[in-house]
Amino acid sequence: MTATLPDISARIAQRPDVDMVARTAARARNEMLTKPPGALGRLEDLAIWYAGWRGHAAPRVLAPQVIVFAGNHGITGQGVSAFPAEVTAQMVANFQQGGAAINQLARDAAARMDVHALELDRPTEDFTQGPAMSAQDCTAAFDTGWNAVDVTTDLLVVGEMGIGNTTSAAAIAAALLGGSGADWVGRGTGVDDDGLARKAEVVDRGLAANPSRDPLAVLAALGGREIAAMAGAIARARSLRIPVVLDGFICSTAALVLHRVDSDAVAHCLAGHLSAEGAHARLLNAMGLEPLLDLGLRLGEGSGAALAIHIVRAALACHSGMATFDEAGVADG
Ligand SMILES: Cc1cc2ncn([C@H]3O[C@H](COP(=O)(O)O)[C@@H](O)[C@H]3O)c2cc1C
Ligand SMILES: O=C(O)c1cccnc1
Repeated sequence: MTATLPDISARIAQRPDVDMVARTAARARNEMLTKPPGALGRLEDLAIWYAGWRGHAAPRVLAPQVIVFAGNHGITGQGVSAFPAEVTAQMVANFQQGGAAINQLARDAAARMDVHALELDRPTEDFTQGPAMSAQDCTAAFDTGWNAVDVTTDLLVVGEMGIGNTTSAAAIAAALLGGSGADWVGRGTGVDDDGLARKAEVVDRGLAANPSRDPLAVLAALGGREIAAMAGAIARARSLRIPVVLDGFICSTAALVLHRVDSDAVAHCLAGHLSAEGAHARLLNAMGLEPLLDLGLRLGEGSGAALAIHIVRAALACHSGMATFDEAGVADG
């Protein structure tokens, strides 16, 4: 049987809700902890959010997983990146040898890290000429992401590597949120003004060549395998009630596809950071997400999200480890 995009829809629909009992218990616990109400700011919201998804009033982050997906893009032939397409495969080797930024950040966050290279010797088609991927290719990439999630993990970071993919991400954002290429492209790996204008024009041609605005059709037409795989992993995490930390601009477009299928499909996601890629803030805003960190990163690979693991873990260390007013014999005002 030929795989079709409805196969993806069916899996996105496997969506357990947040555990309201655990969330309510976590909120009650938060109110009893030895601190003035609200004094831990967003850490408190983070802990309650996480507790609801994990179904436990006082959980910890013990087994985070970072997954990096890599794919090659046909549009690199249009001169949309400051780096050549071969860098994708070279960086995959670097990930495997432990030499990339994400290797250090994953290790520093005590996270397991997995790398999935998706058919690097078969780049997607140039989307200015028609769809980047067939429904079957897109579904296969989504499956790779779906199957890459460790069912025992308790916090998932998805990241990507794919020269040219800021152009693909901008095209997805434009198709799903409106506007033209110029509204969504950024400098990616560092293209100059000519490169930026070329990216905008490539996105505009991609939008014209691929008229469907159905979210999953957009994913196939303008996405890349690594973007479809991130969408698959995010959806799988939801089916397992595993909270997800989103990374930068590219990762956020994978979440946006799910959000456009059903806005609740990314309720288990949190924005790890705000990328320096200019349109990221608007993208997060469209999903109602507020980034945790703002460090001027513009790397991808899951780097900003991996940094945010520390914050989520710290939030749960306080929430689950602190004494209550009663336990500590502190007057609660
Ligand atoms: C050495 C190197 C390592 C990277 N790690 C992530 N990216 C990032 O840059 C790429 C997107 O930018 P553009 O659309 O301009 O090609 C993606 O691979 C992304 O993950 C890298 C890029 C390079 C060059
Ligand atoms: O925000 C990102 O994901 C990003 C930005 C620039 C280059 N690569 C990734």
